[in-house]
Amino acid sequence: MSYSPNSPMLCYSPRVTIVGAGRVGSTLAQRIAEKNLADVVLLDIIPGMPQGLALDLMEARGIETHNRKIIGTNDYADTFGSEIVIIAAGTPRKPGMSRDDLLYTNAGIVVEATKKAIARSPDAIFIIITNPLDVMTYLAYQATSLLPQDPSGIVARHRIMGMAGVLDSARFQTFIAMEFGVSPVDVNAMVLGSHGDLMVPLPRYSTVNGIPITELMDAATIERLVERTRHGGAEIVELMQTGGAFFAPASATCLMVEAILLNESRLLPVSTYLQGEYGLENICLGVPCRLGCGGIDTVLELNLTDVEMAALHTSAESVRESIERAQQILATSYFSQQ
Ligand SMILES: NC(=O)c1ccc[n+]([C@@H]2O[C@H](COP(=O)([O-])OP(=O)(O)OC[C@H]3O[C@@H](n4cnc5c(N)ncnc54)[C@H](O)[C@@H]3O)[C@@H](O)[C@H]2O)c1
Ligand SMILES: O=C(O)C[C@H](O)C(=O)O
Repeated sequence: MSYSPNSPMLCYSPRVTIVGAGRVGSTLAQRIAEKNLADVVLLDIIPGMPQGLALDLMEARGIETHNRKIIGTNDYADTFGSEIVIIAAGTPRKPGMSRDDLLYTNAGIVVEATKKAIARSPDAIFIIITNPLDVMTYLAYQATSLLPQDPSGIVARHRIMGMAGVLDSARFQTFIAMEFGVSPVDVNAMVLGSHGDLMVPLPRYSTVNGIPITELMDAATIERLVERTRHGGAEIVELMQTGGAFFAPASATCLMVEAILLNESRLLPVSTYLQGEYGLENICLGVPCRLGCGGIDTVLELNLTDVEMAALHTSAESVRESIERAQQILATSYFSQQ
């Protein structure tokens, strides 16, 4: 069979770039390719490492029955024309550290990666994974110049988002399912706010087959599950001792990628730039968003109680302080000269 130059091009393949081919990045590459969602470009600074991972994933294709291309590279030129760019580059925390302890190492990495990636893929939708998540999502906005000087001005916020709420909600879902003895598939859970100890799990909006957990469990049990969710990342870091979670984070990001590439209109908690919603502006924070082929098309404002709203604002305050620290770090670092 030969290609005729007069045939219509019906064979378009979307392309997803993942910057950072470590544990999260490489697992995500596997998920995207093996779900047959897109071709994947895996980029890392370590010479040979993304190339080796890509070849390994390519050699699994016949067994996994797909024909997606996986390219490993150290060169941003290879990422050109990506529909989605995912930033998973940077250091994970060690036991005893908070995610904010990663500010110093990861701020410059995320800014540099975002600038280099958007130069090759000017229309891409960005999903940030690197921690501290909400701060890094904000810095990515700034790095793309999509963030206007006037915080209430028109902003292309649909194109940059952070992954955390899907993961935190999946953890809450898991703990509810384990406690109640049902499949996690029957549980819907909702976690808003920052990806940190001040995240805001919402029991009122978490259900077992439509039944709010507040009708199924006592307050002390719910509080125990909420606390475990808040420390879900740290629990794994303490157990593994050598880095953080990566299977569930890769699954959570893949769900977002799928929602975008397949235009699924999924309602998911996503870190986005707020412009007055929930009484907050000029900050990135996790709230329910509708995700489709253009990225975020709607930010949903829930009718929160005073207690829930206060918790969301406390969470936002901690992110705001970390954004200020990140700005100081960047202003005095090598990256300010780039
Ligand atoms: N948002 C979330 O829910 C969530 C979940 C899991 C992990 N994370 C974060 O994601 C990040 C990655 O985690 P991991 O477990 O994959 O770490 P990892 O150490 O396994 O991988 C990080 C990779 O980034 C690469 N890297 C470093 N600087 C780079 C640069 N300038 N350009 C390109 N690549 C670069 C490293 O070489 C390494 O391969 C960490 O910050 C972690 O805390 C966030
Ligand atoms: O906890 C971490 O440091 C990694 C990630 O943010 C997670 O929640 O698993």
